[in-house]
Amino acid sequence: MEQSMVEFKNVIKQYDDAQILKGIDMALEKGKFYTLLGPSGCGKTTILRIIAGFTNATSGDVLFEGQRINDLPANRRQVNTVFQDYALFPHLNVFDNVAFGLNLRKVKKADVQTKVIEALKLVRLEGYDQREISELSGGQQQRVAIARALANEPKVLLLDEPLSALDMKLRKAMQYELRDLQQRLGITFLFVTHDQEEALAMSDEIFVMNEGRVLQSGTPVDIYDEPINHFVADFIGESNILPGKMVADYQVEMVNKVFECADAGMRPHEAVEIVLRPEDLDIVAVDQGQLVVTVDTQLFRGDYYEITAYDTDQNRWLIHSTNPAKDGQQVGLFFEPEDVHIMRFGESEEDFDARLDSYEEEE
Ligand SMILES: Nc1ncnc2c1ncn2[C@@H]1O[C@H](COP(=O)(O)OP(=O)(O)OP(=O)(O)O)[C@@H](O)[C@H]1O
Repeated sequence: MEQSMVEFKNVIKQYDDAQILKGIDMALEKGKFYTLLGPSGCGKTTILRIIAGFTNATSGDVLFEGQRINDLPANRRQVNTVFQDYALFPHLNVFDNVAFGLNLRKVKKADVQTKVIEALKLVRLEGYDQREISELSGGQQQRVAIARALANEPKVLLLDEPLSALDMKLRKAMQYELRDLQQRLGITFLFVTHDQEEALAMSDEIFVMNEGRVLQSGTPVDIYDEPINHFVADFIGESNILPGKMVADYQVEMVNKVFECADAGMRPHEAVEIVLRPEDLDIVAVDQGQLVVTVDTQLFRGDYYEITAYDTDQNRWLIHSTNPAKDGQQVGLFFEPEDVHIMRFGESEEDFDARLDSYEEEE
């Protein structure tokens, strides 16, 4: 296996009484786009600060290309950070902002010139080098911040919620640009966000965090289709999460009926949670569905109807149906067994991975 660019081994961060990171293990490979995703305060920024060298891990190992860097000063790490508020120098023009780190490192003047122009070109700001920061839009300022980080030719770029100050349209455009930039440069990006859509759209791999732990890591598709627990299912996209009980491998009981499902490896009678995505559900005639539900509300969303309904156990269902329904109407709810996913209470990421591997062996 190729050596990781950055690796965390059981990294713990403690501030006084509070444990902010509770044993983080992660490996970032060269040339991939990674995202740390989780609610405010879960420890995302702390991870970036430890990689950048702005703060130290209380215990555990931080490796960069296989070398332990726990005690390496920030200015000797081949890492740069793009901050949420850009942190540009308002009294310097665009050129001098981008040149800042290079001048600090006493790079030759001619080389500074070439590197700054090159970095501005990467973020599509050629010709802007003599502008004042105050003459730029928010999106352009963010690009200057990215150019400033890239001018130092880091091996890893850390991005701490870099798009959160931008309006929705610009934010979407910058998502494409950042993804494109990462692919052109082929360096490792570690991006922090609490926006799940942004994480799904941009990443090769996502680390879903909560309260100082990584709950699940994987590709956007893996995490969306196979959430490990209630928190991940709820945080990533919209879900229907219902209580249930395993009957046997690939069979689960919910709403007093037995259904086929996508998962095995649990004990019979084990209490589980069942997750079904709204887009995997459809409204059909009462006798053609697996369950009968009563429609509560309906909204037309352009390419689907967003319907809420209740089953006989009073579970609320969110349905993205291609077929319309009427308020108060009894309808059938249709879904395929492969879309019925089971989550085990308190399962660790290792046990979850082992369980998924065991299905693949069976197949
Ligand atoms: N210097 C510090 N001293 C004490 N506690 C701190 C310090 N820095 C951060 N924390 C605490 O650590 C926790 C994690 O903070 P962190 O900034 O890593 O979270 P985050 O996931 O990046 O959140 P956000 O999305 O709000 O930026 C928070 O509860 C924060 O209050």
